[in-house]
Parts: sequence; C-alpha cells; structure tokens
Amino acid sequence: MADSKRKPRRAFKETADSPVGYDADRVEAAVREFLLGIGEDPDREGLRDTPGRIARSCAELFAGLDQDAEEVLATTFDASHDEMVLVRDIEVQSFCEHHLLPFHGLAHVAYIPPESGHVTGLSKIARLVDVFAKRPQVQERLTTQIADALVDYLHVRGALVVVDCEHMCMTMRGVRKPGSRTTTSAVRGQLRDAATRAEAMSLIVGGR
Ligand SMILES: Nc1nc2c(ncn2[C@@H]2O[C@H](COP(=O)(O)OP(=O)(O)OP(=O)(O)O)[C@@H](O)[C@H]2O)c(=O)[nH]1
Ligand SMILES: [Zn+2]
Repeated sequence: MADSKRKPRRAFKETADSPVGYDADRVEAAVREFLLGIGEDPDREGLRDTPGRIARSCAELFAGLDQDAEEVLATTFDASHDEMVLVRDIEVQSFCEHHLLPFHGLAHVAYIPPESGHVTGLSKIARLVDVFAKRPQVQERLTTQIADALVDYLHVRGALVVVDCEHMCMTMRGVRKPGSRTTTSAVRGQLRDAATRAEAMSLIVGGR
C-alpha cells in the first residue's frame, strides 16, 4: 500500500529510541504475513482479527519506546533523606530482543539520594523499570539503563539494581530449561562500597 494511502494508527510518534515511531498498520500486515509463514490461514474465523489485536496490544507492550526516563524522574520532593532507599519486588515484564519472547521476574532498586536530600516518588521507580522493560530488551541492558537513569537524571549518590528473570526463550523452546533464572546487577557510585552494597543486598534478600 502506498504510504499516502496508509492510515497509520500511531500510538506514539518518533522518539530518540523509536526512530520511525509506532505504526499499527505495519504490525498488522507483518502479523498476517507471519501467520502465512507458519502455514496458517489468516482468514479463518479464529485468526481473522488477530493481526489487528496484536497491533493494538503491541502499542502497550512496547510503550516504553515512547517514554522518557528523565520525565519520569522529574518529579522530586525534599525528604531530607540521606540514607538508602530500596524499592523491592517490582514486577518486570519484557521481551527478549533475540526471540521476541517474554522474560519476566522481579527488579530491586536501591539508591542513595542526592546530596540535596531530594527523593522521587516510589511509584516513579517502578515506572522507570517499565520505561526500559516495555521494549525489545536484553536483561543486562535493562539493568544498566535503570541504574544509569538514576545517576543521570536523579543525580543519586549511589545505585544498585538487581533484576532476576525467567526467559521464555529458554523454557518454551531451544535449550528448554524451565525454572532457570538469570540474575543481573548494576552498581554505581557509593553503592560500590563493599559495606553499603552488602547492606543493600541483605535488605533485598532478607525481605523475601
Ligand atoms: N545475555 C543475554 N542473553 C539472552 C537474553 N535473552 C535471550 N538471550 C540469549 O540470546 C541467545 C541468542 O543466541 P543465538 O545462538 O543467536 O540464537 P538461538 O539459536 O535461538 O539460541 P538458543 O536459544 O540457544 O537456541 C540465546 O543464548 C538466548 O538465551 C538476555 O537478556 N541476555
Ligand atoms: Zn530470547
């Protein structure tokens, strides 16, 4: 279909992380082609609406491509808090960029507020995780991006991010190891200090 005739249903526009923006028509056409590719009949009753459904759901599943971590962390308030803040057990749902199969698990985010004593709302930490999770990802980059955003935008003195996930590409197919989990961590600033890091880890593990 010529571009001029296409009626793009754009959930979001071009951003730095999504250079061409979201184009539901493209997703829909690709899913139809995919169904043909796996030997299915995309016109049979049960599949007829599937390309459109997937196009709509992808706008939500990959919404992080349109979101800006700096904006999420822009709301801060003075809590005059000098010590570590830990938000534990944040649900992570993402897609591995190699197979576009889900990986899911938990993120734990610890940080030492900036010298100003400003903290961000607790929900913003969970939103930050989603900004980077709702994209095609690898777990290591997801972990690093969360830690770097805390340093770059919240100017924290230290950050420790631990992500623990099960990857469906390792359970449903391929090596088929259900129950195997991958743990990644990223540590920045004062949380590199052995004692502070140990304190954060004991809070993460101890809270289970
Ligand atoms: N490091 C890392 N690897 C990942 C992640 N998600 C998926 N993978 C791995 O990406 C790799 C891709 O390997 P390839 O050999 O290119 O693909 P493949 O033939 O499908 O590999 P198998 O999964 O071993 O069958 C696999 O080993 C996956 O387990 C992730 O978040 N981090
Ligand atoms: Zn994978």
